[in-house]
Order: sequence, then structure tokens, then C-alpha cells
Amino acid sequence: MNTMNTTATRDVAVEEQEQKTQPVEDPRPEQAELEEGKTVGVPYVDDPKFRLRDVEVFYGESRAIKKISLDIAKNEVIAFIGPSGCGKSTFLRCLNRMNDSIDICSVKGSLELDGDDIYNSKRDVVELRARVGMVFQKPNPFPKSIYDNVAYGPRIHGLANRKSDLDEIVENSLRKAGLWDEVKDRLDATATGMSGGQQQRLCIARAIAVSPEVVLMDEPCSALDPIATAKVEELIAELSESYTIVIVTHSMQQAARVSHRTAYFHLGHLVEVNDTNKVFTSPEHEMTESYITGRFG
Ligand SMILES: Nc1ncnc2c1ncn2[C@@H]1O[C@H](COP(=O)(O)OP(=O)(O)OP(=O)(O)O)[C@@H](O)[C@H]1O
Repeated sequence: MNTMNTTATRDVAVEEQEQKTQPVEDPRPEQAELEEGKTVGVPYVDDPKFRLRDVEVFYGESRAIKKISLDIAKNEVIAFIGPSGCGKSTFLRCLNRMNDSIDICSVKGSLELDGDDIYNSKRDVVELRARVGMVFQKPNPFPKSIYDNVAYGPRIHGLANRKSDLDEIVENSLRKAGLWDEVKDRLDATATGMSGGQQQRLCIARAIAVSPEVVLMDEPCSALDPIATAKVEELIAELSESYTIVIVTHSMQQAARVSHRTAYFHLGHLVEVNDTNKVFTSPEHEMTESYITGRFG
């Protein structure tokens, strides 16, 4: 009896031990399953705003973007999604050369905006960034008045000769950003005193004040509450009538709500690009499916 009991006890212990030492299965597919430069779905469009081919981005020796090819259409909203560190922001920042400020960063491949080389050494980067504006994760208004925040870009780009022209640009930009009614009576107040959601809409107003063609948004709602997020999302829908919008988001619901196409990144690869509805209802690549169903990320 005793022996049997001991054996039974030992078996359970051995089983437990084995369980503990069994490698936990990594739910992420092997990197080897990803073929470099191969993207399923619809990565190309006719007459694109951006034509991006075999793009590679390096931080020193480390390659963060691995031969990605993609077109971005005029007036589309395209969302970049994928697990943390997969390269969404790095790829986004190539579109207006924001990576230039990182010393160890280098970009290879062909990147064109309306058929012109974005990385041409003769290109005026200030002019490029006026055409391709950017809104960051954390609202970053200047410590100036609401008016001066929006007027800043038009002033440095010489877009208004008279005060009345500048007033008009400021008002129109604030209206487009859905902020005019909230701030029209306090344009001289300092921008840093606004709520987080208002500050982010101010940053959007600041970006559109120089009449860009494209607005890049790097997780624009991650610091906002749900009400402020809903306002920014509404705004994205309205802005898409006039601008091309590229948005990096960690929220799949947000990508589903605001974008026409969704691009799924993984470990520096662009795995799938498809109509947003397709990505979230019947993704073509099993890795996209694993991500959107929450198996990893
Ligand atoms: N300034 C930098 N210097 C060195 N490596 C960097 C730098 N910025 C990003 N990386 C690396 O490049 C890779 C891609 O990072 P990136 O920030 O583009 O990913 P991401 O998908 O936007 O991530 P997250 O969703 O967490 O913001 C990561 O391995 C990251 O560590």
C-alpha cells in the first residue's frame, strides 16, 4: 500500500516537474515563415501618392525594416498595425524623413512622393515636411498662445502676407480640427493650459495650417481618453476628404474604425495589406489572423 502511495505521489510530482520544464510554446510564428519582400493582399495602387519599393531601414548594423514595398493612395487613410517593435513608426518616419535626425539610422530603397525621390540629397527637407506633416503620440504644443501655435508654420513658410490672411488660416485650421468653437474666445491663452484632447487637436490644426498633402499620425490617440479619442477619429474621417493620412495605431478597433486599408507589420516585414474590412474579417495571412485574434502581440 505504502509503496503504491509513494509511487502515485512520485508520479504526480514527476508529471508536475515535467510540465514545468516543458518549453512553453511560443505562439508567434517563426520568422522563417516570412519571406523577405513578400506581402500578401493589395500593396499596390494606381497613381499612388507614395511609391515605396524595397525599403530597408538600419539602426547601425541592425535592420529594422526588411525590403518593404508599398503604395499609398491619394486621399486614403491607411493604418499601420503590428506588435510592438515591428517597425511601424520607423517606416512611417521615412515618409517625411523624420529619421534623418537619428544619427545611426540609414534608409535604402526607392521612396517617391508624387514620383519624386524623397531621399534625394538636393531635396529641401523643410518643404517636404510642410507637404508631409506629422502628429505625434504625445501632444506637443509649443509654450505659446493657441493662435501662435497654429500661425507658426504659415509664418515660417511665408504663407500669409497680411495679418488678416494669417487670421483666416488660423481660423480655418482650427475649424477643420474641430476646435474653433472651443477656443475662439481665448486665442491668446497659452496652449499648454488646454486639455490633452484639445492639445492634440491643436497639434492637428498646426499640422494642417501649412496645407500639407499628407498627415502622418503616430499613435495620435494613445495619450487621450475615449471621448477625446472619438473626436480625433471623427476628425480623421473629415480630413481624409482633403489629405492622405497614414496612421500608426496599437488599437485594432481604431484601425477598423478610421482606415480604408490596413497594413500588418511583423519583425520588420510587411506581411499583409488589404482593405481594412478584409483584414479584420478574413485576413489572407495566418500571421495577420493570429495577431488580430489576439494570439500574440
Ligand atoms: N532610435 C533608435 N535606435 C536604435 N534602434 C531603434 C531606434 N528606434 C527604433 N529602433 C528599433 O527598431 C525596431 C522598430 O522600432 P519601431 O519603434 O519602429 O517599432 P514600432 O512597431 O513602431 O513599435 P511600437 O509599437 O512599440 O512603437 C525596434 O527593434 C526598435 O528597438
